[in-house]
Amino acid sequence: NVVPITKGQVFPKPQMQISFGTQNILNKNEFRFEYVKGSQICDVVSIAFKRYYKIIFDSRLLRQTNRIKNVSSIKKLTLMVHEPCELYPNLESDESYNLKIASSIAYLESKTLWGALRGLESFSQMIIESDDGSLVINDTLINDFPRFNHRGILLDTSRHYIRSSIIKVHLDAMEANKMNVFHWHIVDDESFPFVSSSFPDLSKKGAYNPYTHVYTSDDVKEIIEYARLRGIRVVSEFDTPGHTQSWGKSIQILTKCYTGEKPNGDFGPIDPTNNLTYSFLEEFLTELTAVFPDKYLHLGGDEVDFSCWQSNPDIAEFMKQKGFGKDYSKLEQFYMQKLLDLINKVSPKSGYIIWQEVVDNNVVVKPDTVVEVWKDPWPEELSMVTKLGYRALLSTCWYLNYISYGDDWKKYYKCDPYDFPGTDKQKSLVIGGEACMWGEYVDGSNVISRTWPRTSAVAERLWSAQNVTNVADAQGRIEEHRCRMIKRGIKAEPFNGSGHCEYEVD
Ligand SMILES: CC(=O)N[C@H]1NC[C@H](CO)[C@H](O)[C@@H]1O
Repeated sequence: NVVPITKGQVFPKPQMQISFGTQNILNKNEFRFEYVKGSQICDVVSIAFKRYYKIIFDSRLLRQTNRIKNVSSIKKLTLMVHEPCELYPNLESDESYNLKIASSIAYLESKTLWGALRGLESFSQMIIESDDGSLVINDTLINDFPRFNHRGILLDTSRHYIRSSIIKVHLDAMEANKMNVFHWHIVDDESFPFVSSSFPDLSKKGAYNPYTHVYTSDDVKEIIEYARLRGIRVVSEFDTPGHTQSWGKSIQILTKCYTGEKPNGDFGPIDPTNNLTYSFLEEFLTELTAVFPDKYLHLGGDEVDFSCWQSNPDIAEFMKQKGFGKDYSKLEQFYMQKLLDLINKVSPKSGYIIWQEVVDNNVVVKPDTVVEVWKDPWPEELSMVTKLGYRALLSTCWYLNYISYGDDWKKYYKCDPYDFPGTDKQKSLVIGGEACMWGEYVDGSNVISRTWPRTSAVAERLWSAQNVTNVADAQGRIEEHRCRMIKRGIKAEPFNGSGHCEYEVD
């Protein structure tokens, strides 16, 4: 008759749980997952049952000896999913769950199948291996749900190519950290590894190597499915009008830069005055909204350098005709408006995320646009963006591509997306945040260890309640969590000066 704590929002080891102190043992040969009568039966969950069975009873490592006697043993975890199955998670998906472990009963209940995945992750984390190798779990009661619905990580696969197999390890790590958005910054100035069916030359001419350093449509489909099975959305970013040098290798839509009267051979951002730009974008966007099932596309809009536009006489003429004077942010606004109109035309159901410069440069975007804040001072920026009524994501504190010596995770942990001046209404427009791992200095050789477990601090900030801020407490749990990731084959780096894991990397 213990009254459950209704505010339990915890990660990774639910600390708002009530532990009764009784231990239950789990036996590999007797344990199974089972739906209760009346539960929805969803493929994602049934597949997760198998995945978590392996994670829990990982035979590669398990020394299970079960010398502990006369304690109750848990023979199954029963699951109740209330709402009908759905194909993909979305921004509104409910990820709450309740988990009850009480003397040989383990019961998990959730509204949606996505909440069931989060509950299975917590269940797997509650199981500890006693020193004789037995697997035990304490009696406990957990009511848990995320504070923010958008808990993402950006991976840049353009500055350096990252093989699909490594991206899947990232998705495994995201699942272990209850993160739910993979922001795939797939192309940029340096390379175009996305194989487009409508414009194959984009990767043929824009990839580092068109045979080995690309993501074919099968690769993309596999990554989207791998993410879906873990309750992770894939939000792809095709950043324009800046960051498009690799696009210009195959299609003449970039601005010719001039020195004096002559083109100087350099190219700048996409040319907003060239009609080819919009006919290309219309066809390309049609493909993208078909390839990526998520409602949201990230359209970029960051770091648009106006100097090339300013050097080009045809653009100067266009500016004059349009009465933009010398205000090149008006040209950026013209481009973004046409881009967003195109999106609405090819896929009215689509939403979009943009970097903050679009709004900083007074581009008027659709009211349901999500603005990603990445520059300092971010509290002022969040205030401004939410005052305009846009929803917002915070990334500024979490540019994990910047590294330093020592335990930098604490500063990530201390950054709270609500720490800006604003009304409750404005705060409610902050839908979450993203850790960013830009690719200038990472590739498959180091992206996992550089990202994890530092990102676990971001994951906890975005999942747990605002009052879960005790760094010392978090340190212990994230240390444990790092070793858990190591055990799962995710080579998360050590981050606290000293220590060890039961299972070191082999
Ligand atoms: C939105 C954004 O961050 N744009 C650029 N800013 C600097 C980053 C490296 O820290 C990347 O180069 C990124 O492309």
